[in-house]
Amino acid sequence: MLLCRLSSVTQNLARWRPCSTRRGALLHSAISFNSSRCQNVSSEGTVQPKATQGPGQYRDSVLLPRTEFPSNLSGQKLLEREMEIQRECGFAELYAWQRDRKSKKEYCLHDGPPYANGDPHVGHALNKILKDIRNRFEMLRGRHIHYVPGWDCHGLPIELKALGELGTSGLSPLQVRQKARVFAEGAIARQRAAFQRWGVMADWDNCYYTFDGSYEAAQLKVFQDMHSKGLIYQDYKPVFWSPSTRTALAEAELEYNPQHTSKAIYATFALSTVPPEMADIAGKLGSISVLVWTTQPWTIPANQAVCFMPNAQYSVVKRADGSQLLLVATDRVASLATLLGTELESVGTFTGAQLEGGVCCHPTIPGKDVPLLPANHVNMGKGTGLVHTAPAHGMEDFTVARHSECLVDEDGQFTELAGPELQGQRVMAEGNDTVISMLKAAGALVKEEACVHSYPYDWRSKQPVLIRPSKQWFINIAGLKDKAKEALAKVRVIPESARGSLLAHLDRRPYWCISRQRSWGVPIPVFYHKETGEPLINRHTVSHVAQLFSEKGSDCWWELPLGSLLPPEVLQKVTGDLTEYERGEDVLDIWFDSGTSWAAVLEGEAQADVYVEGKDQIGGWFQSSLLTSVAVQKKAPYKALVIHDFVVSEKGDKMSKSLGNIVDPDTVINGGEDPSLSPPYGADVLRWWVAKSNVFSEVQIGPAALTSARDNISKLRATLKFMLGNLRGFDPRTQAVDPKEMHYIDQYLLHLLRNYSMKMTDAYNDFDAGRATRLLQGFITRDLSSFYFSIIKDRLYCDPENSLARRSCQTVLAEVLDGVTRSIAPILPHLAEEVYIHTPGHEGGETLFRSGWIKSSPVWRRPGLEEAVEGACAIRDSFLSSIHGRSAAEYELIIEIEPGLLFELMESLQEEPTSSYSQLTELMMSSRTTLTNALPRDMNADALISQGNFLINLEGEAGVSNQFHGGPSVCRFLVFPLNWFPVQT
Ligand SMILES: Nc1ncnc2c1ncn2[C@@H]1O[C@H](COP(=O)(O)OP(=O)(O)OP(=O)(O)O)[C@@H](O)[C@H]1O
Repeated sequence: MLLCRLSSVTQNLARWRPCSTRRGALLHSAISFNSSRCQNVSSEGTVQPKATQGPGQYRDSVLLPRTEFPSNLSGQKLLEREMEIQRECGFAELYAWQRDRKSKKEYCLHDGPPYANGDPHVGHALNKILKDIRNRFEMLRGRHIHYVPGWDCHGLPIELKALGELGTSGLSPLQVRQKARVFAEGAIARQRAAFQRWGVMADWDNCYYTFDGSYEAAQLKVFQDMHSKGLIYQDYKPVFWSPSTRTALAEAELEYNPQHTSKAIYATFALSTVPPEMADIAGKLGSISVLVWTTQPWTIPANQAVCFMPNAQYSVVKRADGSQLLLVATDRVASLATLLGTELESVGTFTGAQLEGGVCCHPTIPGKDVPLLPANHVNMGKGTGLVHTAPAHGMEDFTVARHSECLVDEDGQFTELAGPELQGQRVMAEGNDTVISMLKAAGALVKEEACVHSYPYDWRSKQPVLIRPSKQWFINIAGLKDKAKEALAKVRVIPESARGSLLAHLDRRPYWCISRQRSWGVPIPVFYHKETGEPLINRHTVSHVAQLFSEKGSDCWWELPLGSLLPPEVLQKVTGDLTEYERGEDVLDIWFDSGTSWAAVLEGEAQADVYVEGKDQIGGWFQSSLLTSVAVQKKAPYKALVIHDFVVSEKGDKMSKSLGNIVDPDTVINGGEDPSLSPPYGADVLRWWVAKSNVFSEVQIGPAALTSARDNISKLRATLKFMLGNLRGFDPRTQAVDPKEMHYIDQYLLHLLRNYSMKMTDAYNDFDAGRATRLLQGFITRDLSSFYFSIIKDRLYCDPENSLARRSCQTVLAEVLDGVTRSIAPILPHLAEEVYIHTPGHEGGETLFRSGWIKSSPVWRRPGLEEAVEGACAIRDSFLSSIHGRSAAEYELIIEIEPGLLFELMESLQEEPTSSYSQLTELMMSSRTTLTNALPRDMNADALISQGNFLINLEGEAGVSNQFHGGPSVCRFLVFPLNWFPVQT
């Protein structure tokens, strides 16, 4: 295989003949100029000759780089330039342009609608820019992008913000809605302007809004479909309820606070009817009490049962002082003994099934019987293994006993039904304490302790929620779960580790409560019989309402008389008076609004290539979209999910509009009040920060990250400027050199460029913009600045303008400039277009984004050449380090390689034994290089400056060794001062 590569190298060698004669002559006189060859490009991207005879001495004889492209832009100039580029390069029209062009393939990234409740923060910037990077990449590759940005416009938080101090008092639903709409429109306008400024490509005049009539109509069609399949139904059952906002909440609207502290209690329920198997013990030792544990003592008055696990083991235990006989799970005895500070002697053991038939007395409600019931949700990991069951306040409890009399009102206070002692007390505050006192008074309180545990809070009010029963509309998730899991199995999840959380969220929800008792939302299209409360809803009513919404918007639900809201088919059938009916007052959960966006926004098959959102959507939009789509179209609405982590505040909390702990992207871009503390960075720095961040773990933003992003871009600018400067006067359309005619080093660079392009494409494909930035930096630092640019300057500056050697190099520079610019364009669109404006070889008025992705050619691939150059580079690096930073041009170099493959490869870079202008000399940067496989005998060893020995492994790595090792690729170099002529050639 290596021989094959070698033959391709030597074949090319035969075709190429060095043509530089002038360079050889110039080389010795321009030593100080050459001394810059081993340095990187200066930050300005230019090289100034260090002529000892005075400045300008060589300026006329050398072709120095020149370009109008500014090396650095900062402050107001930078901001103006970005805005100018957005205008001149048609950022606003790009989306429409690409939709109109011919393209076979579409790429659909469906935008999750941000909430229209405030100004955007850098978390949103991260989300929107990540999406834009992908869209721009796909667009450059020729795909039609379908990306319609949207906004989530309804919901309580907007309603509350819009009403402010006013509250709802005295306002009609239409007045509330009017205020909420104005508020949402303001937030949308500000968010849209910000997204445009970040350079996000979209048709900003055609976005989707969940408060648009047409959107609402599409949503009602999904509602109708699910209702007709029996997946949406009305019921009276426990739901999460937020007393602070007086509404039902869905799982997706909860935030779990892991530091919530509850007053947990252990309480006894005395057995009034002892299970038959236990009668003996009770007869001999006295009355037995069932011990329960709860973190919510306020639910004790609503207790209806105590549950046991049928196949677990239970023990009757006696306290050391003989005061009590307690029934607990056998597994829990030891830890309970420690907790209660007493020995617990087992006096009898039973299976759970043997507890059946037992009945207890309610500890605070005299005369109330509490049966012992079997259940599967009993947790043996904590508590007593016997579960206090209050069906009104627990979803699992409700499945055991569907009793749902509610003792707690919408404000979270005990009602009259709870009895005079408790009535009017807040269950999460003084009501809880009163219940504990009542238990104490009844002799039923065994222990009280503080318990820190995870507890659900209202995502907006940040107050704890409770579970209470109410009449609501639900989606039957149990009926969808299996299909949803099947659909999810076909979805690519990035990162794959998030799949478990997606599945866990599906499992966690038995049902989804979709009705809200507010005004700012899409009305649930149901009419009720005033007397019986019977709902009137069918295919005709919902379609008719949907039609009205699409024509007039959903305000018409409140504006139109019932006779207009009901369709003719139904009106004809309504027996009796229409006034017997009333319209429903509930609106749909906003997660149902946004969860049906696939139906309102996606075209054709209504399945997007990808959804890209933050990890909060694992339990939110990703779920609601999946469930509604699976219900209606039996598939997920996305082929892939990309789930990024959060930008967090300095304290490590999620940055959030509602928490107000945000960094404003506007300040990042335009600068803050004190420019010395927060200078204007421009949009590309913000975008680079996003790309560079590891978005799959928590991300922070601060001066260090932004300064580093700015410095990265400055370095990139310098590299681009160097290339632009050296392309002055070069027209690739007429002056480009065929790769086969090029210098080997140039061919090698094309080979590297091809590898780079392919890796960049893969990185973007994998949604790994961070990898793309690292590849770019590696390429410009290692392959360009430190290597290629450092060796080509002689050719560029000293060879005749139109020489093959110089044109060969310029051809490569043009390709590299083009490749690098296109490769960074998805991340830095402003910079990419700016470079394109200065790049020679295309018509004025053309823009980079309208001219495609990197065009690398398969003929650039030269693995054999890679071996030769890398072998030579290993020698060069060692030579350069041996001269301790002095100019390589002050030295002559002898390279001795024993006959074999490595020698043949080196020969391909230098035909003559000794040369001042060979490609090997160019690479070594020495003034002259001799390649030999046997050192001359008459060598003047006194002049030797340094030497080194190598063992080069052509299969891969080049290792340097001080010892002369045996093996196939042994080589040695010797360094002599300039003008040392011992070698007879
Ligand atoms: N701090 C953050 N870091 C990263 N992404 C975020 C952050 N906050 C929100 N997002 C993402 O931005 C997108 C739009 O968010 P949306 O406006 O709905 O957020 P939100 O949670 O309602 O806003 P906020 O948290 O600011 O009140 C979603 O994909 C969401 O995951």
